[in-house]
Amino acid sequence: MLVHRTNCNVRNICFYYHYSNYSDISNNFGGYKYHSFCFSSSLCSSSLQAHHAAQIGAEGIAVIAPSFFKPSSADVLKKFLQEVSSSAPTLPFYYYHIPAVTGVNVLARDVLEDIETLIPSFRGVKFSACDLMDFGQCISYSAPHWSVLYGVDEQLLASLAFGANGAVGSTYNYVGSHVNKLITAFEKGDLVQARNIQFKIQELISFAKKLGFDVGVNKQLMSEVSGLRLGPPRLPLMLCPPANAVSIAQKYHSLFPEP
Ligand SMILES: CC(=O)N[C@@H]([C@@H](O)[C@H](O)[C@H](O)CO)[C@@H](O)CC(=O)C(=O)O
Repeated sequence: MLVHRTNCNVRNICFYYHYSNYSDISNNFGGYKYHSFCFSSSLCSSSLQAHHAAQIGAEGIAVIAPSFFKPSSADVLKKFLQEVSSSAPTLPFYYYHIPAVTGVNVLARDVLEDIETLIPSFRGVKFSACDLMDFGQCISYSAPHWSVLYGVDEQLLASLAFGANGAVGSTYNYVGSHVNKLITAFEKGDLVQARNIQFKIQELISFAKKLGFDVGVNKQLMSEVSGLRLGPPRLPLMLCPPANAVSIAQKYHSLFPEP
């Protein structure tokens, strides 16, 4: 789920994950147009997905680095991204930087260098990594028509201080309304309130991590918190023991009680 700041160019989002466990909930969030996130290990499948996204009216695409045969440098990764973008040249293009998942540890800032000469449709980055120096350098290099979105939910506040234009994160599927309050507090200069919300989110995530938190568990939490029946995650993601999901949901409710 995406939360955004007022100056963010990205407005609507829903997940379209090739591999994953979210795609079957997209209809439940009717009204959102979606960005297509290409999660693939090959050029061929990423390009096909980009083309498909363009055909079915996606508003943009975000592409991760290939993770089976990994690019050896930022320049090689840029050539890969350029090739994928050429399958959907008119769609706004976002580089999805998530090294912990792809295993591709190039600096995002190096990927951005002169990227619009290769990808004229380039519109920003989803930055899902803890390296705030690299993030800051992406912000400082970014063009006004780009969006630099942050994806480590437990340290969003730090990214706002660097100038993040918005955020995309798995936990925002259930803490999103609180995160919007965090962003509003930050924008008003109320750091006490912003930190208070961020610390609660950190407490929730660290509690959940001790019980085996992953994207599959996240989906269970979405079900628990929303009351929507979202079904199980897809392999290789697994359901966590139901008692753990209930316990994390209880923690959520204790940290964020209904008014
Ligand atoms: C590595 C990872 O899964 N990062 C998440 C975060 O939302 C993460 O779950 C959260 O910060 C808790 O650590 C997102 O940035 C990425 C994500 O949800 C996804 O692409 O499925």
